[in-house]
Amino acid sequence: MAPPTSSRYCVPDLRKERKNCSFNQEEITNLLDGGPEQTDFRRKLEDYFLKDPEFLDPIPPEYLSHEDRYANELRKACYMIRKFNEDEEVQQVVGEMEGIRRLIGSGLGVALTKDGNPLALHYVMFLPSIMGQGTIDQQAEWMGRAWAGEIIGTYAQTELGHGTFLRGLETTATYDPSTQEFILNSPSITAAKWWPGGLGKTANYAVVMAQLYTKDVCRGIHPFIVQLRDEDTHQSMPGVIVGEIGPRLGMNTNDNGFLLFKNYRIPRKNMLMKYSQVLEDGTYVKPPNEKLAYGTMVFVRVAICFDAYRQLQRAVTIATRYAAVRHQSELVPGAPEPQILDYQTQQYKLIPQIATIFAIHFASQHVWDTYQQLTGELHEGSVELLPEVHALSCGLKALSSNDAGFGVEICRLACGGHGYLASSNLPRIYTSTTAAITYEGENTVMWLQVARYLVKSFREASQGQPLHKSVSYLVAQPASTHAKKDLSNRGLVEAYKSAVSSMVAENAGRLQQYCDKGEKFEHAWNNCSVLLTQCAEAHIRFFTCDMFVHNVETLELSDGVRSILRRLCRLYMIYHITLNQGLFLRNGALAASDISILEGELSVLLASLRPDAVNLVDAFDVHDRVLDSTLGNWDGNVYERMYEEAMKSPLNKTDVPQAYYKYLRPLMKSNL
Ligand SMILES: CCCCCCCCCCCCCCCCCC(=O)SCCNC(=O)CCNC(=O)[C@H](O)C(C)(C)COP(=O)(O)OP(=O)(O)OC[C@H]1O[C@@H](n2cnc3c(N)ncnc32)[C@H](O)[C@@H]1OP(=O)(O)O
Ligand SMILES: Cc1cc2nc3c(=O)[nH]c(=O)nc-3n(C[C@H](O)[C@H](O)[C@H](O)COP(=O)(O)OP(=O)(O)OC[C@H]3O[C@@H](n4cnc5c(N)ncnc54)[C@H](O)[C@@H]3O)c2cc1C
Repeated sequence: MAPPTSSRYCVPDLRKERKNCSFNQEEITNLLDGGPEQTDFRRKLEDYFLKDPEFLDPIPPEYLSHEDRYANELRKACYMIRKFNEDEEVQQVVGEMEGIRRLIGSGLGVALTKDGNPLALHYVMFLPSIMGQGTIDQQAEWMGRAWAGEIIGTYAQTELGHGTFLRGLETTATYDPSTQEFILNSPSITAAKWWPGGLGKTANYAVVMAQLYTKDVCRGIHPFIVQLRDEDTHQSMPGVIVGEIGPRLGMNTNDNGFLLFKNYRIPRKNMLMKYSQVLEDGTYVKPPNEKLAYGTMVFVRVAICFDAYRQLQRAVTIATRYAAVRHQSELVPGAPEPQILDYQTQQYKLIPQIATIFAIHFASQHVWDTYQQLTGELHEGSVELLPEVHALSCGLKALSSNDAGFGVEICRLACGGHGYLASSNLPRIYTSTTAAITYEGENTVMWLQVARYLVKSFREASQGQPLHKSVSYLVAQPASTHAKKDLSNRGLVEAYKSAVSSMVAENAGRLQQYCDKGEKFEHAWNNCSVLLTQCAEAHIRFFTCDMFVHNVETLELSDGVRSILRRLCRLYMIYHITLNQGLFLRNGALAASDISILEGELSVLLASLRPDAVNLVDAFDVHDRVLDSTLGNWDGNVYERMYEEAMKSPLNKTDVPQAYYKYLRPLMKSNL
């Protein structure tokens, strides 16, 4: 969408909001897109795809059957890819690979296929698995056909019995040197693969994670490329049982599936062998680090962080514009009803969500850069950065999906009753966002991985060993309870450091005490695990604050943009500090009087940011079609649009529905 111009129509409330913007909106748009060229690229992509009538949904998906919804989204998903592969114009405009990545992983992709793209897993996990886990030869064999869409794959790891505990997976791949094949089996019902997106009816291939057996020894889980359906008839292969798992809370057109194997044979070359290998005679060659088999998950966890804040961007854009258009109650008796955005409580719901978007953006960018560095180093044979990237990607995946999931729900609630309507699009944004709390590693489990890293790093620090960058602050930093506190942004980051390092020290100590009393480490760990997850969350919150402050202070920005980002950054920190004040009070990182000052400042910040709330969400530059909401369009024409959408209900096709004659009338007239 082009930047808003004063000549474009919008309702008077929004016109008023847009009159005095204190900062350069395009600069913010470019910052979040990754530069002006990227903004240009995104707008071209949006323009090109959204003007195509094939992507319109004449009937809202809610009125379609389960089967028709799937068929409709599959139609659009395939059309999208065909457009890429066949249309020279689009390839010139956006470039093939980068364009597809942008399409699937962006708001645009979400707008084109509304309730889950059946091809998403093909691009998000199947292709990255081949790239990340396959040898050069395997990439040459599979990538071309997969990119062209000749074969469609998914990532089949989770089973009915185990999603989290990967070492517990039951599917087996047993090597038979006499035929140089692996034999795949699902030894029980709990071994059935369960959940993979696109597995039900769309994919004809999958990367299957299975326990590898060679020479009668189990070597742990490894990735295999497995053909599931005939390439011509799409019938499932003999020995493969595959289907869809049924309706979900959301993402209902992703055809999440189940899969079982009965003595199903695949060639040796189908094991992805970049890191571990099985030689012709069955000899197993170990990887440099056995967790490299989990590499695709690390990549997707980082991608999810970006997706999380983009979902929140949609929700907060809808809710903020609506809050500027909606008038309710009286602030002053007898005065006109104010915009609900003028209520401080409403600002407290929405403006911290706006700040969160920047916080997650800067932190995700850092984790992505570190991930890229790791990828480069892996090529050189070094796994040194792996634990740092694993902990950061687990932690930020958990924090971003949690914050975005709850943030979207706050936005939905902030729209009152109308936020409950499907046509607001907030329910669908919520169900897609909240799914990320579970998939790609359930968040509690992710926090526990971070905690494991924190405790280990703390112990290493105590022994004088050097630490990775993100945890280097764990080297003890006792807070002075008497000194006057520095409450600047930097000062608050220091307070965070001090509070979190004390918390980690205390709980590492608690863990040790349990062990000293004779408890086995694993039981001691379980006894401390609530507190350990809290340490992990506090550590990652500190990390996002640190990244936010660092970027606001070091990026090249105009004065207006720096000023608004500084205030958002401050609001973000104060919001979380006041919500978790016990953490800061108990080690003396902040005093009660400091918290009181910060609480006062929170009100001042909300009032100072209120006039730019709509301008900020406008700067996110989310296309109306990507918002797909009766409440959030740029023009603010909320009520007419809601009425129009209601008219699309099939129940409104006739004045009196058939069900009246069948059920209601006999009841109502039964006494006649
Ligand atoms: C191309 C387009 C891109 C566009 C993107 C667009 C994005 C939008 C996305 C929307 C689309 C929808 C997609 C939906 C995708 C969902 C797919 C799935 O859920 S798939 C299914 C997802 N499923 C899950 O995520 C399952 C979650 N579960 C797990 O990952 C594992 O079971 C575990 C990590 C919890 C434990 O593993 P376990 O083997 O028991 O290990 P221990 O605990 O015993 O720790 C031993 C040591 O290993 C270490 N270490 C561990 N992992 C790693 C690692 N990765 N690395 C390095 N190290 C690692 C650990 O730190 C420890 O170190 P130390 O302390 O000894 O030094
Ligand atoms: C929409 C969606 C899409 C998905 N797509 C795919 C896909 O494409 N491919 C695929 O392979 N999988 C997919 N999954 C599966 C997903 O990755 C798993 O559901 C997820 O990893 C969680 O595993 P689980 O379901 O076994 O939960 P469980 O591990 O059974 O979790 C249940 C509860 O137990 C707790 N718990 C479990 N272990 C521990 C522990 N060690 N310590 C403390 N608490 C613990 C959890 O915190 C949680 O509260 C998808 C799931 C969803 C919802």
